[in-house]
Amino acid sequence: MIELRQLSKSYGSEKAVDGVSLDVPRGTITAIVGTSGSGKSTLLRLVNRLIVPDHGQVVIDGQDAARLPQADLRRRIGYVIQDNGLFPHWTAARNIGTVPRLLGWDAPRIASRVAELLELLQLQPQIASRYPHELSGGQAQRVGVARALAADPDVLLMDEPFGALDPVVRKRARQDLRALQQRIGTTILLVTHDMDEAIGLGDQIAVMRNGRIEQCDTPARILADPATPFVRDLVGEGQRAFRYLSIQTVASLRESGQIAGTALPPETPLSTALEQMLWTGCDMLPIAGGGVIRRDAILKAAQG
Ligand SMILES: Nc1ncnc2c1ncn2[C@@H]1O[C@H](COP(=O)(O)OP(=O)(O)OP(=O)(O)O)[C@@H](O)[C@H]1O
Repeated sequence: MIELRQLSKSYGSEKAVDGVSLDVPRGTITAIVGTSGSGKSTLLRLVNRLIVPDHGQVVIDGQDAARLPQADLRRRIGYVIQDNGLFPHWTAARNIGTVPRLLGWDAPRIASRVAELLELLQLQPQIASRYPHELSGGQAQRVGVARALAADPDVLLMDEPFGALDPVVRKRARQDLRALQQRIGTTILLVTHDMDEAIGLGDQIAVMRNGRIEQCDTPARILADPATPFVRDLVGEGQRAFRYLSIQTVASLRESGQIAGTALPPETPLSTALEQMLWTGCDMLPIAGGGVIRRDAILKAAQG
């Protein structure tokens, strides 16, 4: 668990981060969204003490981060930045081994950790000896994540980690991150300016504006009940209904009944079910395990 308590940081007269408090529960993903200049990156750097706050505290599992030795912080907090920040003259393996080397691990231990991480991130072993310019955008991004995970941190900070990827690779990278996080259970604090990314990845979303958090809530609540006009604008009034349907599953609107056809898995998003109904012209589809989903019920949920 990470607790941010009344964190503030000013540059001259400008408050980049202004009294931010936020709880990031262990093993969850918190997405920080907001417009450019709202203080997202500064907030992330306050967490790993790349920047020292003017006021406030970061508490990691009950310990004040300000009192932790640098080496401890490096081990416990991984950091991934846009464009992955790989060292261009180092191979992927050497990049991944950066933190373990700083921590003084011996060579065989580093090599075995690098091999383990390449496998975890689904990278071929031959990637190890390549230089960053010899990697695709998606591979470089995964090497960046592997490097951040090298010392098995409790917390992963990610600043626009998919910013440099094209939309197709980006979508895949997002899904991979979700799966990876579920597997290893790391606590992730992720900055993005992409609301779809925040909705798709976040267990909770913190919306920042002018250095402050305007709302911190689950994606469903941010969509259903934006706390301020700014949050409402950011979510995009016109897209709210569709986004809402994309995070609710057919299981949530299951009704009793029977109908022939290929059953939808219960975790199918309502948006997918609706698309299928509109495409095929039917008004009801079966759900695997029993019951049906009705078009009217989906449309009613979208309006609500
Ligand atoms: N080192 C610095 N010196 C002076 N001002 C800074 C510094 N770092 C950030 N700022 C200012 O603090 C504010 C917040 O910046 P920050 O980079 O945290 O915003 P952001 O939300 O991450 O923006 P973006 O999405 O564009 O990256 C901005 O107005 C920025 O100009």
